[in-house]
Amino acid sequence: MAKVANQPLFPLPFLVFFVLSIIFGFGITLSKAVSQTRYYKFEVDYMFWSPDCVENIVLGINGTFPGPPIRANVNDTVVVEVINNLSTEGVVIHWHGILQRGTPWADGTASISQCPINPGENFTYEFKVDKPGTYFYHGHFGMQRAAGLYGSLIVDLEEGKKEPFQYDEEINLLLSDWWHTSIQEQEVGLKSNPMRWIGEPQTILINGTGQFNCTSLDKYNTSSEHCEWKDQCAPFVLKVEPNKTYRIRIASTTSLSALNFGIANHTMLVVEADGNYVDPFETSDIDIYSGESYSVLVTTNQATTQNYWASIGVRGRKPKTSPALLLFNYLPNSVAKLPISPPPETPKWDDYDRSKSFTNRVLASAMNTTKPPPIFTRRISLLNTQNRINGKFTKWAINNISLTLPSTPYLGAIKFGLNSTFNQTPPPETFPKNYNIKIPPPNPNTNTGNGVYRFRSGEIVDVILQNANALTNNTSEIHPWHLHGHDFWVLGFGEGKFSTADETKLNLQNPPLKNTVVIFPFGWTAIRFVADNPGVWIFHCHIEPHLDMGMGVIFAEAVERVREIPPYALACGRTATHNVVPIIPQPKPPRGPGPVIPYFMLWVIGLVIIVCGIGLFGVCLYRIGLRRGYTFNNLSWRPYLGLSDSQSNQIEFSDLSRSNLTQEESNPTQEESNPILEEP
Ligand SMILES: O=C1O[C@H]([C@@H](O)CO)C(O)=C1O
Repeated sequence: MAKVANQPLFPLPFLVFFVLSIIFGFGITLSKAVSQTRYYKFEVDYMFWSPDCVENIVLGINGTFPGPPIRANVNDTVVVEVINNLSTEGVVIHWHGILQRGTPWADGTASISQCPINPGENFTYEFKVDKPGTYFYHGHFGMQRAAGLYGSLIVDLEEGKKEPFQYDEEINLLLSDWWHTSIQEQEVGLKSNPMRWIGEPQTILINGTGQFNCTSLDKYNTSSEHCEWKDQCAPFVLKVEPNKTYRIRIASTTSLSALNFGIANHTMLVVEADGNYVDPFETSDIDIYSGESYSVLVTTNQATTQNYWASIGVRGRKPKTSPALLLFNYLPNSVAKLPISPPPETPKWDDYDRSKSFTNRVLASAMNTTKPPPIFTRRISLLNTQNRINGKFTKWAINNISLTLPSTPYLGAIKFGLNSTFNQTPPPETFPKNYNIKIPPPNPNTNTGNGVYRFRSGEIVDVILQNANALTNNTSEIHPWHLHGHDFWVLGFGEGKFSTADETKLNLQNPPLKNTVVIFPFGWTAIRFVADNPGVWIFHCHIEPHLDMGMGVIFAEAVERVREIPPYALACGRTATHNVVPIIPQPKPPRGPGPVIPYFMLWVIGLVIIVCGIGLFGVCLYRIGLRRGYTFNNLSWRPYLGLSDSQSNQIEFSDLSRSNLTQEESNPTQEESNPILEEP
């Protein structure tokens, strides 16, 4: 006879299962509980504003400029309902640097991922943020970014996780450039014959504020005659405490300018670029091109009785814009205490060797385990040239095609096979081997087009971006190229035309992952990415007027794998008539911040149900077994099932098999019989 008292309270398999399900269930519960849905409502409209103390109209969101910052944690879902309050323009918003895995329709690119949102209508973007980093959002229709449609987007690590570097506080700088001419006027100029170039910006803005025509020290002097500033253009002050380390996040949404940022007397440690950790390196200043972002760590270890200047100046184009100055204000010093050391000087605009040496120092962090695949399966060489159409209009072309976007967005068009909506002939994969990049295009005439490069899922794509001479002799410009839907490895930069000899110089060991990369004048840049994100993605020069003039290409990637596209993203062009779902803009009801408690409760309830279900199933099996005459050993939990101790003691066998029972055991007497064994 087995001694019930000696038996474990729960049989081992049950115990193991129970513990595992608790751990598993709570793991899932907690991960769900901490990831939230961040809900935003953006009402977009033009408004009067004085970003640089000169009143103008800007594209604002919810009555502010720049738009409200978005902040979320890794794995959160961001939901932004965009309401277009403009009277005469459509609008879209692109989430720069967010990969949009599984939501290519939410990339916010007019004519590519969706139809522009009509005046008076709305569209809800919903996407997951799966990578920590410094990002921003901006308009991606016409030149609306240059009109001020942008804001910052920061993704923090999951709660409780720590960055691989330490800092005490954080400062967030969103840099942009500002013109006094409207984007409508700029665009008409670009389309005119002869073209009227937009020229250099009037002012550099820091978080949407700047001071036009107000140089250096004057701007902090409130009594100065030429620098009368109001709230909207108050000089930017970085308030810091001595002996602390600050993470300064810097993102550039400039329309044109390449910028340089430095703080007098302080060095910076670069730790992040475009949402990826880099091998930390020290520098006195950073170059930042449109579309890029960096995080630098700065320690306030200088004389505490002083304030210091920080400055942001233009590089890469002959500057006509004064550098933006900001005060690095060591608390508790007054802002009125002007620094004794001069502002950092922006390096010479055309000192490209210096620019290259900075860019070449940006390398992947040793922690970064995602190395590029060692070989590519497809290589595309993209030559950019400045050209004319019909001998008149100035455009930019890639492999002799200047991109003009179709009226039907590619994503829907390709998914539904609406082939008449864009050129079916793919653009050339390369350019003539004998093209001389050192002289203006011998035949400047080019064509417009809207064909796409199609990629199969999993292709390993190399792109060689090849720069060349523009229309004017001895002129080649800087172009920062931005890819949507991907980070890519920057394999290298080089001078002149890319050749097979350059292959060996490519860095496959620790290339940085970026979403934006520069091509230097008369040079090339090589990148690699894996086509593993179904969707249609634009790859383009992030200089707003250059994209407007055709400097971009379209990558269509395994579009057959794209699942649902919200009908309202398809409400224009031929997708509108193809679409069988009636298109009525239906905003999703506001969901508010993430329902942490309900999620948690849901999972707890789910877990309890599963455990009870499995327990009941076990009991059923047990009862069926007993009815069929099977017996079980070590059932110390039988009392919990309503069996008396004596009953428990009766069932005490060494084997589960009925055949092993003795005659007596298999035919118990009436008195000894277990009532629950009796057939009704
Ligand atoms: O696209 C551009 O056009 C002008 C110039 O090349 C012609 O005016 C310029 O500086 C650009 O970047």
